[in-house]
Amino acid sequence: MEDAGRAVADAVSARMDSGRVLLLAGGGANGGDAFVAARHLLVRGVEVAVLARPSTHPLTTLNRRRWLAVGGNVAALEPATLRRELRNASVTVDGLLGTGFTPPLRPALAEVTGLVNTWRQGGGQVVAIDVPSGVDAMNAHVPDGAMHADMTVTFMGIKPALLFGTAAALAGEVTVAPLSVVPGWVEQEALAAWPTDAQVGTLLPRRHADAHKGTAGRVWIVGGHPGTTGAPALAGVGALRAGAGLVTVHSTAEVPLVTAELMVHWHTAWPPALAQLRDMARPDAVAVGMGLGPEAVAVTRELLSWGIPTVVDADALRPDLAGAGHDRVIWTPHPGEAARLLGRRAAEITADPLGAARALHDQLGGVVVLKGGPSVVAHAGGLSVARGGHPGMASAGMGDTLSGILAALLGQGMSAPDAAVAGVRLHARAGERAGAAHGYGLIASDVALELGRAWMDVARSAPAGTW
Ligand SMILES: NC(=O)C1=CN([C@@H]2O[C@H](COP(=O)(O)OP(=O)(O)OC[C@H]3O[C@@H](n4cnc5c(N)ncnc54)[C@H](OP(=O)(O)O)[C@@H]3O)[C@@H](O)[C@H]2O)[C@@H](O)CC1
Ligand SMILES: Nc1ncnc2c1ncn2[C@@H]1O[C@H](COP(=O)(O)OP(=O)(O)O)[C@@H](O)[C@H]1O
Repeated sequence: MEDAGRAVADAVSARMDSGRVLLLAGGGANGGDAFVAARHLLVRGVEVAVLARPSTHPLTTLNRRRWLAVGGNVAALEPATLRRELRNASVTVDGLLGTGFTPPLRPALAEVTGLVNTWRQGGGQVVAIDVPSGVDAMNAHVPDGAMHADMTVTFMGIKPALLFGTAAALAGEVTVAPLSVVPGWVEQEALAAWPTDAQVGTLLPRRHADAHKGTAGRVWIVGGHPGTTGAPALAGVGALRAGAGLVTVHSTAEVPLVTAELMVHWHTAWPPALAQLRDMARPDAVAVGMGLGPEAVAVTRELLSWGIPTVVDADALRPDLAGAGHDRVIWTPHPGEAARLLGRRAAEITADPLGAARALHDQLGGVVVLKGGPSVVAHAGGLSVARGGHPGMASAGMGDTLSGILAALLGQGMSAPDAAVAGVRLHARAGERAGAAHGYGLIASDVALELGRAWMDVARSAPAGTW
């Protein structure tokens, strides 16, 4: 609690030039963190006020006494007192509720969060301790009445609500403060990895000077159907821009030749096409399903039986294929497809993306990429959440591009878990770059164009000598 409260005080000091800090302390340990923060701010010369709920929590009552011992004052957290204190405050620290909150928010606290939210709309700043009050740390959906923060100082590891959905939007800028624990404890206890670019950069393959197009990954894209012919084309461009040496689209539809570097092989129908493909030299990786239409399951079942690295996307994401995969398969559902696979509602998927990704992995095996802002990777070694991305990426064709990227990385020899972790980050990084250039009117082709630069950004973040 001492480390936690000090980290909050550090964050508040860094955020404000001058003015008064109002700390709100709840009855649990979250309130204890607020008392510790108040003490550290006071001894640094900051003007501080504390309003608190009654508490019986031993560490919170201890830190309340320590606060009083350094000359601090506490008043009861009542609406009238809060209104008065808010008028004088520049920053409010929300230590009302943390991970011990169980929805719904009770009326007495809902009145408090309502007053603070209104004050914030008038220009005040809110720093939340661990999670904004009224946000369930494990759920990405926000119940009514939650606090809206400009910044959240969370401890040790990031909580799911700070990463996903509407809850993440309430957290503002998130900082993770380390606490004094034995080395390795955080990694062991974490629900999911959250790799930095320095970590992702070490996974990326290097192209050697003697490489040629046949050694840089031969990728097949299998997809397209009348009306959805763009999907495999976008996947093909994604694969090329992620470094694949040779990319061929196989389709029974007339796929547009969006770039001359892409080879497009038109087939009359799938049964004879599969017979022909079976006799050809196998590619290093394949991506299947993008716009593939009604025959997606049959076509994918055949490709999966080859045992080569395979990305399964879009129309091929059907429960019928559970059990047909293998270790080198990456399944890439968005929440709607995930709901179809699991027989749940999409809202259940978006409320708990980590749980949903785990359930999909149990069902499908291999590696699962549950797409979203951000995407979650589930593999036999655990869960990993991608950093970054851009809201402009919520547009058609972005997932097709990702499938091509993943196939390109598999084709360059990466393992399925590494390809998935690196692929979602490269895609997100390219989205950030494209978002900076184009704002919110992003299209998938803009993102594909940024992939080479995104690759270099991530690769250069790796420690010297690894890239
Ligand atoms: N664990 C660690 O290692 C560390 C943990 N740390 C800190 O501890 C925090 C967790 O503390 P915690 O478990 O004491 O719970 P916390 O969030 O303060 O809330 C409990 C209070 O909430 C109340 N309450 C609940 N639901 C409610 C509702 N719907 N509406 C209204 N009230 C509701 C409940 O009331 P009761 O049900 O008892 O009446 C009780 O008073 C964590 O977020 C972090 O800040 C750090 O110090 C670092 C080390
Ligand atoms: N708000 C967002 N922030 C970051 N990435 C996003 C966001 N919205 C969508 N994406 C990304 O865009 C892609 C959308 O995929 P998908 O829905 O399958 O698109 P499509 O089927 O049209 O190709 C996913 O990779 C997802 O992670």
